Amino acid sequence: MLEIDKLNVTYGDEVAVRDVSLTAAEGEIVTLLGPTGCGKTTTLRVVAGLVPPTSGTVRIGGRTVSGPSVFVPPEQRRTGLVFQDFALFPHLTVAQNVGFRLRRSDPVDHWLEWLGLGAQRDAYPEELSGGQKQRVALARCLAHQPELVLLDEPLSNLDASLKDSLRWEIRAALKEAGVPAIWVTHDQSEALSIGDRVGVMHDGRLEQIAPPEECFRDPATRFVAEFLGEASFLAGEAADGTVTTPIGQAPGHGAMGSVEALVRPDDLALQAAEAGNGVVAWSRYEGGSRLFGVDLQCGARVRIRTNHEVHHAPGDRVAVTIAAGHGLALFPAAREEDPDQPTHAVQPFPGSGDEATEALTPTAARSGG
Ligand SMILES: Nc1ncnc2c1ncn2[C@@H]1O[C@H](COP(=O)(O)OP(=O)(O)OP(=O)(O)O)[C@@H](O)[C@H]1O
Repeated sequence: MLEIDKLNVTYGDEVAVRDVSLTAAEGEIVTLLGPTGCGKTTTLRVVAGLVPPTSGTVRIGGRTVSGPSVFVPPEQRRTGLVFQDFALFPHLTVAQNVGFRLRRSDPVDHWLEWLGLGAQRDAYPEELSGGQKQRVALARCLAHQPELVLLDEPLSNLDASLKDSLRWEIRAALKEAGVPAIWVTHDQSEALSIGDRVGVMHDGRLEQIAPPEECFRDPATRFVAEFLGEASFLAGEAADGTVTTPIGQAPGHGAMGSVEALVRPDDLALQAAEAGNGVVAWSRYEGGSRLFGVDLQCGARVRIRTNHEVHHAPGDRVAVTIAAGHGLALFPAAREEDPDQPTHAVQPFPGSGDEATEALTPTAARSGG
């Protein structure tokens, strides 16, 4: 088990990690997600013993490895590290890499077979594909029977097609080993699909740590809402578990009174309607689905995902309704006079060309509808 308690790290004047506490239970995979520079790698490096904390405690398997007047060096922490650049010894074969400094060969054989590397055991790293190299790195890590596995962007040097399959193989191998793991990534789909729990970091803080479904559906903060998936917001009034928005009512939870309701593209439905409440601004074909940007009469622009066979052209009038099968997450409406509460800006949508970038205040949104 890993326990991090009130961890702070500063580099000179720069605060990289602020008061982070988290745990990873036996066999649990915790993914740490966040934008570049948010402190994920620093947190991982502190746990590995590669960076000293400014304050706070790290315990692995109940033993304090970093804390006030305690510092256990990295090689005595029984942590296994998997890096994005594989870090294999080029002059050793696959089996020699995996068994490096091990007395017994059975864990080597076990993990080579388990990870489908039996046929490559006498090959050298340069003869392997990127995916095979990362499997060897993982086999080496697990063959040493670590108490904790730390993975730093393990898939970021691999092709997109390989990333998807290898993430499941790594997850299955970690589950087979039954060790806790911290997996750092900036890829939200990787974090949400692999993690038993996801920790979302922002500016050195852990803003939320929870099962992926909970982070996605009930984000603790507006940052988490916007960072995980595509988020649009509708101004509304909430009371007694129901939010009333310009496009209808829905169950809601979180803030009360004047709120902004989080709606994701699959929480909304649209259909052609001459007197509808919205106009299609853009449409994007995604293969199995189609994504629309729709300007609502109330002033908000929302994104709506439909089946790929649905067609609406920019300029088409449509009726937009709330179709969520769950309660909407509600955030206090941003007040224009409060400089610490940013008004919500519609996020630009990469590649759509004519996306809205204007700020939509709740006031503006309400006055329009
Ligand atoms: N060795 C260092 N010396 C000084 N500042 C550092 C050092 N390492 C990291 N930082 C700073 O600490 C902050 C957190 O960095 P960190 O690498 O932990 O973030 P990250 O979330 O892992 O980002 P990325 O995804 O880009 O790796 C950043 O502002 C970074 O510039």
